[in-house]
Amino acid sequence: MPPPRQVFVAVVGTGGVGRCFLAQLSALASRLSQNAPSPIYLSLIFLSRSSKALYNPTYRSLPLSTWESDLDGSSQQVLTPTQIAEYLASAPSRVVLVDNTSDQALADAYPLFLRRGISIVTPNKKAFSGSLDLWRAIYAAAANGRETAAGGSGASAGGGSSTSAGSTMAPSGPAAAGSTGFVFHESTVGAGLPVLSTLADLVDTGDRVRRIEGVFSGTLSFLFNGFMPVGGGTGGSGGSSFSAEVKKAKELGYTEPDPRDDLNGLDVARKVTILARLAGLPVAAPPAAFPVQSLVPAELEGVASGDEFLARLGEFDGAMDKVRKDAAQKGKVVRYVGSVDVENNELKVGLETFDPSHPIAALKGSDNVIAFYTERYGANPLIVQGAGAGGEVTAMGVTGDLIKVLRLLH
Ligand SMILES: NC(=O)C1=CN([C@@H]2O[C@H](COP(=O)(O)OP(=O)(O)OC[C@H]3O[C@@H](n4cnc5c(N)ncnc54)[C@H](OP(=O)(O)O)[C@@H]3O)[C@@H](O)[C@H]2O)C=CC1
Ligand SMILES: N[C@@H](CC=O)C(=O)O
Ligand code: NA
Repeated sequence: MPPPRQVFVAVVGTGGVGRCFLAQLSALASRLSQNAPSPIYLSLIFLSRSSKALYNPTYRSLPLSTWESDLDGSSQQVLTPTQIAEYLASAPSRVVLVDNTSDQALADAYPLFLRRGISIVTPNKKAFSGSLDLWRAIYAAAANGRETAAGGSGASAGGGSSTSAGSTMAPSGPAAAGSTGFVFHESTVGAGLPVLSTLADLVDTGDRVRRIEGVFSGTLSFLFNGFMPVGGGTGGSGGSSFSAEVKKAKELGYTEPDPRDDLNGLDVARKVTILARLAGLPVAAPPAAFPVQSLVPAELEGVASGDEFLARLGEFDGAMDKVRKDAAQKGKVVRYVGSVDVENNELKVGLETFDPSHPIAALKGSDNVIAFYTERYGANPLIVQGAGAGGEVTAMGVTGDLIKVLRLLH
């Protein structure tokens, strides 16, 4: 019988996504431990949120059933990303770091983690949509990171010879040494929907991606589906107020920690940047790199907190009412969309109007829809659609990525 295999898991962030991930991890650990004839033992050895941390010098497994009270009661020092890397790199088995935060400092440390042999799975968009240098450093360090046009190989955008960094194909470069970490971030676009894996498959199998377009924000989809539902009438007063929909989206766990990051278009801009880079375009960080339409009233851009922003948003409902009314008078609805024109190297993010019969107008809830126009698929794009935000569906993408890493490690 083969020897039992152990993999250590470190989790940072226990918010909406983090807590769902921990529940999914618990179920996965239990299933894998019964995996006859070769069980895998997943052990949680590090858990933290912004003000609390749990770990121990002997890498003893932390109980998943009592993580919340254990973490609340902990008086251990919160570690910096460098200290976390140091702690995890000395562990006696392979380690997967699960970053369920939107923290930039942790994202900046991904190359360090990967070089120290620690794999990363994450829904955090910061590492993949910020500076191109960070993107390149991550994929240069990762065991499954291969050269992309965005990484500097010079392959033509969308061309058959470019490769995708989201791929799970045989590693090259540092991968060959087998001691660097793997990186997966499916939930950075479309939450758990298979968006990055689909793009990777298209590119890796030699298709030519021409254009990617759709609705990429669960929050903005939910907002406009409720604020301006199809059938709302030509007066455009069929839905509830804009600020009320934003508050609901926050309560449902769809928004970023600060909802301004959704309403200013930056979250969508980050997602289209990630798709563009994986399709081979060396796109610089938004919003400087391409036009991004913000829905945040100028007066609220600088308020101190997301809570204050939400409390005052209702004062500005009139502006969005006008947008709704203008569209309704033309028999249209408004939706917030994004696109990557791979062939012409053009990215766009903002409001557009649609006929009520258009599939984008008919979306429900927090649904995303992502259409891949490629050489093989011709005029009828490959479409991925479903919930694009929420703790459970986002955690599902993270857990799926963890399973991919486990397959690669063993
Ligand atoms: N919610 C969704 O539908 C989706 C979310 N995502 C991404 O998932 C990530 C998490 O989102 P979500 O769970 O909704 O966010 P939350 O705000 O609910 O949770 C964030 C968590 O990260 C912790 N945290 C923040 N900074 C640090 C830090 N420096 N060190 C340690 N912990 C930190 C917070 O700590 P504390 O609890 O102490 O405040 C909190 O536990 C984000 O990157 C988001 O963009 C991606 C797709 C969909
Ligand atoms: N705030 C984001 C969460 C997922 O990325 C969204 O609403 O889409
Ligand atoms: Na996804």
